[in-house]
Amino acid sequence: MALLEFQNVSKSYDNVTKALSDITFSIEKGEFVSIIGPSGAGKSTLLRCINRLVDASEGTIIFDGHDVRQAGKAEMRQMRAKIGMIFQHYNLVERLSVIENVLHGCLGKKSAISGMAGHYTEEEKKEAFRIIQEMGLSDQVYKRCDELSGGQKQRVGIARAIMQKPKMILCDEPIASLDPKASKVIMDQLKEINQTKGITCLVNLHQVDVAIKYSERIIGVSGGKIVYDGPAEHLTKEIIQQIYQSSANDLIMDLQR
Ligand SMILES: Nc1ncnc2c1ncn2[C@@H]1O[C@H](COP(=O)(O)OP(=O)(O)OP(=O)(O)O)[C@@H](O)[C@H]1O
Repeated sequence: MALLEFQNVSKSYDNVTKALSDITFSIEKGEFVSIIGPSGAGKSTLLRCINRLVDASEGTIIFDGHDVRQAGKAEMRQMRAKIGMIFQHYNLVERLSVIENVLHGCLGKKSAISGMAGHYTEEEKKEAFRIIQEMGLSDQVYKRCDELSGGQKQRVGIARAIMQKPKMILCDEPIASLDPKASKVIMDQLKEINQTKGITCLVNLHQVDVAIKYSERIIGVSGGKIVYDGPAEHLTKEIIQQIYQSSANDLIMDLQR
């Protein structure tokens, strides 16, 4: 059984225009898939329908055997605990330290009271330290997040997601605010956790060359519809042109294949 399934999913924010139109695809456990497409194509909407940050208007979404659109509050909470999310603007609590932000990754599994009181077990703290070390942030453990660089903040975001022990990580433009060097570190880390921990990754990207380099499979979205779904190596200039409706040469500086 696929880990994630979209069946004829549509989303309209205003009942007139469709942000997503009849989207059908499935993702197997362990895949690393990038979603590419021009601004406004529907990439964020697609990703956010999975954990119901956005509610789809039509169709069926199955995650790990659960019907996302039909799930009640408790079932949704359980599902969200299994789905990590990484955002372009990190979504950290900036005035809190790295370790506190990473520990927030366990909140989905705790009661509201022990979560609010900041009660974490010794095991959870050890695990958080271990993950922070893995992310190369050992020197920043007690630093406030507003003192970190963008690349370091995104590594905290990844550490927080790993802390959840998720089955899947959704990454919404994870490198859009970073320079090329920091972007490479983040993409390498996402690939590493995909390969070593078997965590399925679904990544929205603006950079076609990065998507081709890191993904096995690419889903191309244009005008709320899937216009390509296949191996990264089969993505031709013509298909890229169709997705972006502009010249592939303008979009790909260096394919690095
Ligand atoms: N909260 C909202 N209310 C109304 N319309 C929205 C909302 N969010 C997105 N849209 C519209 O839905 C469409 C898809 O937007 P979405 O943000 O999913 O695209 P995207 O491919 O992620 O774009 P970008 O790459 O610029 O982030 C766009 O036409 C957008 O204007």
